[in-house]
Amino acid sequence: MSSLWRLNKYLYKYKGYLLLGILFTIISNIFVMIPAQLVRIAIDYVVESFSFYQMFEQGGGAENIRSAFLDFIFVFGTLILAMAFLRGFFLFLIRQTIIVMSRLIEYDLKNEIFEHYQKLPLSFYRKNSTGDLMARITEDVSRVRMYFGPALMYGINLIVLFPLVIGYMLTVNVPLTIYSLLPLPVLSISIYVVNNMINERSEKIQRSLSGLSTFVQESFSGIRVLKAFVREEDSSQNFEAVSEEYKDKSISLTKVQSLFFPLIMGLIGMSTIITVYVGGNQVIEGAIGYGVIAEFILYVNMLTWPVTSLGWVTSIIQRAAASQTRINEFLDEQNHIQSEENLTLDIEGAISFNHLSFVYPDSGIQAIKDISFSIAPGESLAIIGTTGSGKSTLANLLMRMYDSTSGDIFIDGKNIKAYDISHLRKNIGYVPQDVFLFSDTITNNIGFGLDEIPQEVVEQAAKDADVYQNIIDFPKGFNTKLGERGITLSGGQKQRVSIARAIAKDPAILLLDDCLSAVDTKTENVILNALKGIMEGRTSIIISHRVSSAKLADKIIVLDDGHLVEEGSHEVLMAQKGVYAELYEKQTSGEAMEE
Ligand SMILES: Nc1ncnc2c1ncn2[C@@H]1O[C@H](COP(=O)(O)OP(=O)(O)OP(=O)(O)O)[C@@H](O)[C@H]1O
Repeated sequence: MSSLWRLNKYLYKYKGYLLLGILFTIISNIFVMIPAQLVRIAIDYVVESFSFYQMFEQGGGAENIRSAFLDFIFVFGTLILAMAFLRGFFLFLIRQTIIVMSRLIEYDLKNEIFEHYQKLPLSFYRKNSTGDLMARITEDVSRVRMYFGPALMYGINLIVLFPLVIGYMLTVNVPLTIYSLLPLPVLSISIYVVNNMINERSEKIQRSLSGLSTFVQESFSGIRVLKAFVREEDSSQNFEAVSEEYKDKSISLTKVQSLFFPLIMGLIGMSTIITVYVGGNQVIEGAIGYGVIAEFILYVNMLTWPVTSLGWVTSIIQRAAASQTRINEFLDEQNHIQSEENLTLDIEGAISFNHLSFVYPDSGIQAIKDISFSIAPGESLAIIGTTGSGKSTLANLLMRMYDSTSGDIFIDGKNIKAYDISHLRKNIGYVPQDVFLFSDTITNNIGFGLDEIPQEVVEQAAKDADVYQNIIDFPKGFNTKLGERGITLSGGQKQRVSIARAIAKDPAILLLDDCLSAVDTKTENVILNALKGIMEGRTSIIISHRVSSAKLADKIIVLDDGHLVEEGSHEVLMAQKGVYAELYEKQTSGEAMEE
């Protein structure tokens, strides 16, 4: 429950809606109370006038009484109708305030969570699955909205209506009030229990439905493999099995749902019978008029829905509190990667790593072990090493996706921790190992790092990344959409678009993380030669496990299991006949064999 306190700021923000909602609830309930009293007065009047009528029927003058009686009934009928209209109008206004408020809070909360997600470091995304992140911003927020919307609306109604109706009933007749309200607590508790059963089963259905859709999605996206291996029949059988599970769960939910209305009806019926019985006895004793029975039946009916909603509201609040606890867990996550001085100096590109070590916090793997080296502005450096030697980790540290465990990185003589993080990242053109392009046009993908996207910059970047010709060969050229509903680029084309995206922002430092692995060595050479012009005048770091990418670099460092084992130019390292020379021999002779 306490998790929901955090959201009070939103209630404060939308206090206007809330206060109006409360006011409208009070007014609408007054229009519920008055008709019941009108019914009592009308019935008592009817009973009285009927006895008068019988008296006058024998003595004459009955006609006058009859017409006065009809006029009276007509006025009462009209009044009751008018009250019903007014109540309807205020019910409309309650929804226009409280439910609208809940939608506004839902919108704000989603934005708050998304904004917070964006601020969190890469390690957060490693720890939590995408499905979990999505569930908290969608399903959990929806449950919290139910608390601000229906739960609050019925809750306020309950708080207003109960004292109003029960207080009034007690002033009319205490024993009748107690007897007629007896079944209501049972109703509330039963609804709570049934509702929890419904929620539990609905959640199971939800899980089974997501299993079903994952299965269907995978079958269709893997349809080529499915057909090629002639597994259609097998796949249909599996679908039937998953589908059957869904069906069984749905039927079990229907069973519980079927209990819901008979239960309400039964308990209301019980209240009515008790009211008629106890009230009837009192009428016989002459303690009350007939009208009171009718009035009390109306009150009991009036209280039924709020009492029913009490069980429902309690379970909504419980679910909302559980959801908010999950949301708070993420909102409380802090990003420890902060800038110390927010420097936004122009960056020239001198980089030095000073006794750098790094242990991944989640896995405890020491990926970098006491590494020191430096690059002059405008120089190019190749980082070579086998799989898992720590190359990408160095890139992550330079981008401040993680902070080193010990040792420092300096850019232009200043510790990278001093730079404003956005400024630092804007100055690095990063080409990640796993290419990721958005489902958008090629122009927007290449211009992704720019606030404004000049077409000539995009085209020049495409030329420099040697993908221009491919793009203009598409019917829609640079406006070609990529992704699910668009065109699928080949692996090599994707990598080149990704390179174009990095160079389009004209960065001081270019960081290519093994991005040429999907292309053959020939294309790799073509791209690297095209990049030569781009690399001139800016510091470039080329990470690769292939020596062919390293040849062009001014300087090469070789990593092995997190250690820097060799450093120098291609010629120097070849002459050393160490790890690099061995790797070179192995890779070039491998290529010769392939040919
Ligand atoms: N996010 C992470 N959390 C925990 N451990 C990681 C993480 N990323 C990498 N590692 C580990 O750190 C070590 C170095 O990984 P890194 O990705 O830097 O290697 P790499 O040299 O780039 O390899 P490759 O050429 O295969 O990309 C590996 O042992 C890897 O398992």
